[in-house]
Amino acid sequence: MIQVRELCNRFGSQVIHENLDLDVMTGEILGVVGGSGTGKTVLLRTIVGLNRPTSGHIRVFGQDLQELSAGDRSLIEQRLGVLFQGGALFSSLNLQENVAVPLIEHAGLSRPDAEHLARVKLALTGLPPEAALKYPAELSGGMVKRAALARALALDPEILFLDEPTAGLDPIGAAAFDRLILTLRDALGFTVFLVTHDLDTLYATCDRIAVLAKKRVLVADRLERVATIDDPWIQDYFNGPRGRAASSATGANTLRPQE
Ligand SMILES: Nc1ncnc2c1ncn2[C@@H]1O[C@H](COP(=O)(O)OP(=O)(O)OP(=O)(O)O)[C@@H](O)[C@H]1O
Repeated sequence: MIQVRELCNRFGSQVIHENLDLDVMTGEILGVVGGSGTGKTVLLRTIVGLNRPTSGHIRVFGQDLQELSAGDRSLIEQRLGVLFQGGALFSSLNLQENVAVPLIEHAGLSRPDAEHLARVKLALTGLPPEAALKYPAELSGGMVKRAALARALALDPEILFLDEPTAGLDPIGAAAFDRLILTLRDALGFTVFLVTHDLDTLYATCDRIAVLAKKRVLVADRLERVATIDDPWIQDYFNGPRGRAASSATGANTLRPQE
């Protein structure tokens, strides 16, 4: 679905990515982890076309976004759904209007049709019917996430990008959101690119984990294999107290590297 090759991203003298390679496979949930500031969000934004890379190639659905005309790039971008950190909903629009925006702009639906479909999408994410007329400021954090997910799903994306979807949710709300992602992925069959710090989410939902460190993807593999890599950050993260707790909560079996 996504092929990233020799990606470099630099802001002024700050090098974020250097020769970063990554593949995202059809139908998988790929968790992207790494220390704060390692460039997870920049990578997400680069893949969806919101950040122009310094150099390198990104192919989405087999097409290099940099080589496409603006019109063709927009067609590809419409097949991607993005849930931004914080939700990024329009504060002056209610939820059904928020979700209707891409349906009106990109699918050419009339406002009544778009708002009808928006209510269906909101229901899909588990929001009650009365939430459709509420404004973002009137919602709990968990409801904002669900509404933002409904908007990301508006155009039936083939790849869903989630940037820290459970940040700020209480553990029960976060676990419910994890289940929702899994249920929707199984029902709708999309691929998920998931940036997270949440170990419980990683164990509960991800098919593979990509670890960003040293300006590149250090490893991308199944969680039980990643957790055995002899790297200080990986060991602290997966086999520290929180990692062990998340692992035992899901019955996962991570192993420390041979000493
Ligand atoms: N538009 C920009 N201009 C300049 N610097 C930027 C820009 N966007 C991101 N950066 C810098 O790139 C680095 C990586 O940022 P990014 O948000 O991708 O990190 P992250 O791994 O997602 O971090 P966190 O886990 O804390 O969210 C940071 O140092 C950030 O300040």
